[in-house]
This record gives sequence, C-alpha cells and structure tokens, in this order.
Amino acid sequence: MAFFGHHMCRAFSSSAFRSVAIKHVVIIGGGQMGAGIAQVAASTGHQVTLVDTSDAILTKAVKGIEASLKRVVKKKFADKPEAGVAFIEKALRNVSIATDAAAAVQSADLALEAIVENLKVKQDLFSVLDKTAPAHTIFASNTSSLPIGDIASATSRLDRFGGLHFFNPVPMMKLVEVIGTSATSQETFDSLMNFSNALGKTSVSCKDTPGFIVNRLLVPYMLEAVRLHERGHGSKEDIDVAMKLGAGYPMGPFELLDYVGLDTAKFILDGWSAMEPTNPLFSPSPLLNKLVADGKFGKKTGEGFYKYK
Ligand SMILES: C[C@H](O)CC(=O)SCCNC(=O)CCNC(=O)[C@H](O)C(C)(C)COP(=O)(O)OP(=O)(O)OC[C@H]1O[C@@H](n2cnc3c(N)ncnc32)[C@H](O)[C@@H]1OP(=O)(O)O
Ligand SMILES: NC(=O)c1ccc[n+]([C@@H]2O[C@H](COP(=O)([O-])OP(=O)(O)OC[C@H]3O[C@@H](n4cnc5c(N)ncnc54)[C@H](O)[C@@H]3O)[C@@H](O)[C@H]2O)c1
Repeated sequence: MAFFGHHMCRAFSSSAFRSVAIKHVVIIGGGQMGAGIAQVAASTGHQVTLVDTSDAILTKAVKGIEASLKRVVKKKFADKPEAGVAFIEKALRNVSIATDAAAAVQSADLALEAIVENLKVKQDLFSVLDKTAPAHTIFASNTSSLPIGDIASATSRLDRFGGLHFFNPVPMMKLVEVIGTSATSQETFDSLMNFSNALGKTSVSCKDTPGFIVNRLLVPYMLEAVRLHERGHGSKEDIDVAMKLGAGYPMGPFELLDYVGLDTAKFILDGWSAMEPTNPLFSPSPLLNKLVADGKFGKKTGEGFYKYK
C-alpha cells in the first residue's frame, strides 16, 4: 500500500444522522494530551468525563488541570482575581472521572481517545466502546501518526468516526487538525469542526494521511536534529539554541522531543518506518531507542535528552 496513497480522497457519504451538538465529551486517556483537552473542553462549558486505567492516574490528571487553570487565569484574569477563582471552580465542576470507558460513553455525544500511540490498543478500545455508545455518539482519535481509517475499521460507525488532533500544551496551542476519512459523513465532520471551534481553537481540515500536516513536517525535522547530533555535528544544547535564535522556534528540537515524550516519538517513527522502510526520513535513531529502552521518556518521567528533576 502506498504510504500516502490511501484515504486521500474524502467523499462525504450521506448519513441518517444529523450534525451533533457536542455537549458531553468522554475523553479516554488522562495523560498530557487527554488532561489538556479535558481542561479546555471543561473551560468552554462542556461536560467532560475523563477516563484512565486507575484512580491514582486520574487524581494526578485533575491536579494537573487545576495547576494549568491557575496559570491560565493568572493571565486571563490578571486584574480580576475573583473572576479567575470562579472560572477555575466552574471548569472543575464540569470534569468528572471514571475508570470504565464502556459505561462512561453511554451518555456521550463524543468519545475522544488520547491513549497510547498503538493501533491495536486504540482499535481494541473503540471496538468495546462501539457496543455501549448510543448510535449518535461520534468517535474521534487524537492520534499523532496512525491513519484514522485504520482505527475506525474496528467499529461499525465508520460514518461517525474522525480525527481531532490537538497540540501540546493543549491550553496554549491554538491549532486543531480535523480529519475526515473517506467514510466520514459530512454531518460528523461538521460536528467535529464545530466542537473544535467551540473550544476556541483554529481548525484546519486534513486528509487522512500519516502525520496529517504538522507532524508530517515536524517529526522528520526533530529526528533530523537527533541524527545531526548522532553524527557528531552539533551538541544538543547548540542545536536547540540555533533553532530557537536562528529559526525563531519557541523550543529547540531536543527540548520539544522531551516535551512531546520520547516514547510517543518512537511509536510514531517505528510505525512510519514499518510503512516505508526505505524512507531515510523515517530511519531509526539509536540514541532515541536507547533513551526509551532506559525509561527516559522526557519531561513526563523527569529525564530524556535533558534532566528535569
Ligand atoms: C506530537 C504531537 O502529535 C503534536 C504536538 O503536539 S507537537 C508539539 C507542539 N508544541 C510545540 O511546538 C510547543 C512549542 N513551545 C511553545 O510554544 C512554548 O514554549 C510554550 C507555549 C510551551 C511555553 O511558552 P514559553 O514562553 O516558552 O515558556 P513558559 O515561560 O514556560 O510559559 C509562558 C506562559 O505560557 C503559559 N503556559 C505554558 N504552559 C502552560 C500550560 N501547560 N498550561 C497553562 N498555561 C501554560 C503560562 O501562562 C506561562 O506563564 P507562567 O509560567 O507564568 O505560568
Ligand atoms: N505528546 C504529544 O505532544 C501529543 C500531541 C498530539 C497527540 N498526541 C497523541 O495523543 C495520545 C496520548 O499522548 P500523551 O502524550 O497524552 O501520552 P501520555 O503517556 O501522557 O498519556 C497516555 C495515557 O493513556 C492512558 N491509557 C493507556 N492505555 C489506556 C486504555 N486502554 N484505556 C484508558 N487509558 C489508557 C495511560 O494510563 C496514560 O495516562 C497518543 O496517541 C499521542 O500520539 C500526543
């Protein structure tokens, strides 16, 4: 199968389902992305259920949301601290937590996953949710690199399945990539666009090609930086300073890889390398592999290319 050949054209199938006004969102995965999406959805008046595998993870996620909300209001309500407190309380009231995704989706308008970047695990999740979610519930994935159509294939609601790709840190990054597959209905696509806009984001429509727009450009760039360093052609620190001051990027490529998560970066690269083994942009990096094997996933584990403790 050609890497960029499939899922290219999106014909809108007619559907018995109208565009859905998304009010209750179930977000599966309470890590960096899931928690960030939950925060923004709750802040914009949506009812959110955040799902993960344990209460301990969920408690940490809610603490992270609270800390991030405090940073947001420090700027947004700089002159009105009381309004800031009310904003935080209102947002937190909109968030509930759960460990049973199949039960949580029974009242969902949208089920959005932000779990581990693994096709089989995402397919298994949606195949279970497909059985308990009402007919009108739209399914969406926040995948960084996998074809949405491949994830959707595990369900019977191909017309009500799309992609919503957010960026880290979600409260700060203004873009969402909205993805329809060849089977996504116009109504579903419109609902996803409306939801993204309701979150205050700028939305772009993307084809269902691996990496969509941003990651197809950003991931090869970050990996080229690692390879440049592996060749001995620059220190991590110098490369980061060079790209910040010479290209105006807010973070250098090593800082950004640590911020994204090296485990996620490796999942992306390994998946693309399996699809196109001869593409040099997707060739493996021994340094990245070693850091991941050592459990050094970046900022979230306290160490990656740099140390954070
Ligand atoms: C791989 C995936 O599929 C796709 C991806 O997501 S790729 C990654 C995309 N993301 C990027 O490229 C991020 C690049 N970095 C940046 O844009 C910026 O460095 C940044 C917005 C993260 C931080 O801004 P910066 O000015 O550099 O640093 P910093 O001083 O820490 O933050 C400034 C302010 O931003 C706000 N802020 C930053 N992170 C925040 C968060 N998580 N929550 C709320 N507010 C936040 C705060 O107001 C903060 O001020 P504070 O420290 O007083 O609270
Ligand atoms: N990190 C980024 O910059 C970024 C940006 C956009 C998209 N993404 C994508 O978002 C997804 C999540 O990335 P992240 O950085 O938040 O990862 P993360 O490691 O911070 O969080 C993943 C969370 O999912 C939970 N989880 C795993 N399997 C689960 C399951 N079956 N059911 C419920 N919960 C489960 C884990 O316990 C963890 O809390 C990935 O698909 C990733 O590619 C990541």
